[in-house]
Amino acid sequence: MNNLLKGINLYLVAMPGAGKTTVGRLLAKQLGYGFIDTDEVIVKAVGQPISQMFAEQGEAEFRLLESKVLAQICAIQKLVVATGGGIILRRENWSYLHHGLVVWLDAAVDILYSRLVEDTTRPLLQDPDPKAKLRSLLEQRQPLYAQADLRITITEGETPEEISTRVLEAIPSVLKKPDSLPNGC
Ligand SMILES: Nc1ncnc2c1ncn2[C@@H]1O[C@H](COP(=O)(O)OP(=O)(O)O)[C@@H](O)[C@H]1O
Ligand SMILES: O=C(O)C1=C[C@@H](OP(=O)(O)O)[C@@H](O)[C@H](O)C1
Ligand SMILES: [Mg+2]
Repeated sequence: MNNLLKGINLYLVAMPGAGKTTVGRLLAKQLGYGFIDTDEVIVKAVGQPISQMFAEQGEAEFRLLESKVLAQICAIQKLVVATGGGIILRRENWSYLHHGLVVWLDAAVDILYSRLVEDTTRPLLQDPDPKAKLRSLLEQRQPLYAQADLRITITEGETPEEISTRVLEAIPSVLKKPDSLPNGC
């Protein structure tokens, strides 16, 4: 698989709670790739948790940083990149994402909600009705996630290992033709 991918990066996109970070780590191990989580890079660079960044600097500032981080990551090869759920929102981010293979982990709102109901680290879900918020975010973002090269529909009870294996099995069907493989940012 590593040979087939020819070093191109995998970018995982999805709603919060879909498992980008969890599945991304496993995929990297299975591929012999490095792993980067854009949220983790931002948190380390700024020295603040994302919730504090949203509260003190605002979402717009976070989105600028997110794009800068993505641009830098794009220059590295052989990576699985777990992105933040909103990375699909800025058009310029797609020019970076499409240098690699973009995988959408598509999980239903009920699955997302059950995983995040106790979670306080995701500022967009600190809402009186987090389930309705998830529903409206998904509705707004679905057409953007759908621009991914590969859509993996997550089923309830599926383990991260099973999802990772499914992603690996599906990749050959969507690999770009050799003459259209990217050669950098
Ligand atoms: N397949 C899965 N089955 C059950 N729980 C999962 C699965 N994938 C992720 N989780 C859990 O759901 C939560 C969100 O996962 P995470 O990887 O942080 O998602 P994301 O990065 O997409 O927001 C975490 O608590 C994680 O342990
Ligand atoms: O969906 C979003 O807009 C966000 C998702 C978060 O990442 P996860 O998708 O890993 O939760 C994080 O980037 C930030 O809180 C914004
Ligand atoms: Mg994550």
